[in-house]
Amino acid sequence: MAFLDITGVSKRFGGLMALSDVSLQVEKGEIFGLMGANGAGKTTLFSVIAGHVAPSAGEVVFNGTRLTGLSPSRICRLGLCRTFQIVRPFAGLTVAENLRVAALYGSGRKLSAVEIARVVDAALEAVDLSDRRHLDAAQLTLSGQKRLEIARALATGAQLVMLDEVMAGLNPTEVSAMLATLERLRGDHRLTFVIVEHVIGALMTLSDRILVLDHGECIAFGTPEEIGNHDRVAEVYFG
Ligand SMILES: Nc1ncnc2c1ncn2[C@@H]1O[C@H](COP(=O)(O)OP(=O)(O)OP(=O)(O)O)[C@@H](O)[C@H]1O
Repeated sequence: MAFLDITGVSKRFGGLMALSDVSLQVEKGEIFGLMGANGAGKTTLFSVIAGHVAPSAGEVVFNGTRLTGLSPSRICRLGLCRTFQIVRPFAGLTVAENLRVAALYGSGRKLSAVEIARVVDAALEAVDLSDRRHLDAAQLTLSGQKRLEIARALATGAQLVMLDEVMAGLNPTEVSAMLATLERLRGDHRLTFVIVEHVIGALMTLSDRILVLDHGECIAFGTPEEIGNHDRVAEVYFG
């Protein structure tokens, strides 16, 4: 069975089908891209997987455990964590304190001060924020805040991280640095990613495989090259 196995997931909001019978499998160590225009259903799919939204039909299995019906905190403690499009660090807490909260939340048990410090240090180093650990999180640049979002996911002990537009608003230099960080996290930390990204060049560079949603339906699936040559995708994106 795949690391993350999504079968026939649908989500209805009143008269709107935000997701229609979506299935996908993500393998361990993979970077899986989700593409789609505004309103295609990408964030809704993240919310269903992370337990923030109950699906109308279908099921999600992570690492052999059925997630449907479990709370977001339980899902997080199983090793699956999401970041949000709009970054929301705890302002008034330092970067390191934000990570301490994440470590405690993710473990679900009382950690010793030494254990917490180890988790926090590792997360800071993984995203190159060690030198900003004492800064108020609100004072980080946007790029720094996006990195903190990823570090918070790591500090929970996540094995699979869903990244919602982690490149949005970054300049080209910051995008390149973020690409390198994510590749390193996959390689050195054996993390698995599902990424939603409107910076298409970055999505194409990073992803092993891409699924394209349009109005909640899966319209294409394949390697970045296959998606780049897909007629229906070109039609949806470029008219
Ligand atoms: N809680 C909700 N109640 C009602 N409709 C919703 C809700 N959440 C999302 N929708 C609708 O579901 C559809 C899919 O939204 P979603 O946010 O998943 O799209 P998206 O692909 O993430 O878009 P974007 O790229 O703009 O973030 C949209 O039409 C949206 O308005």
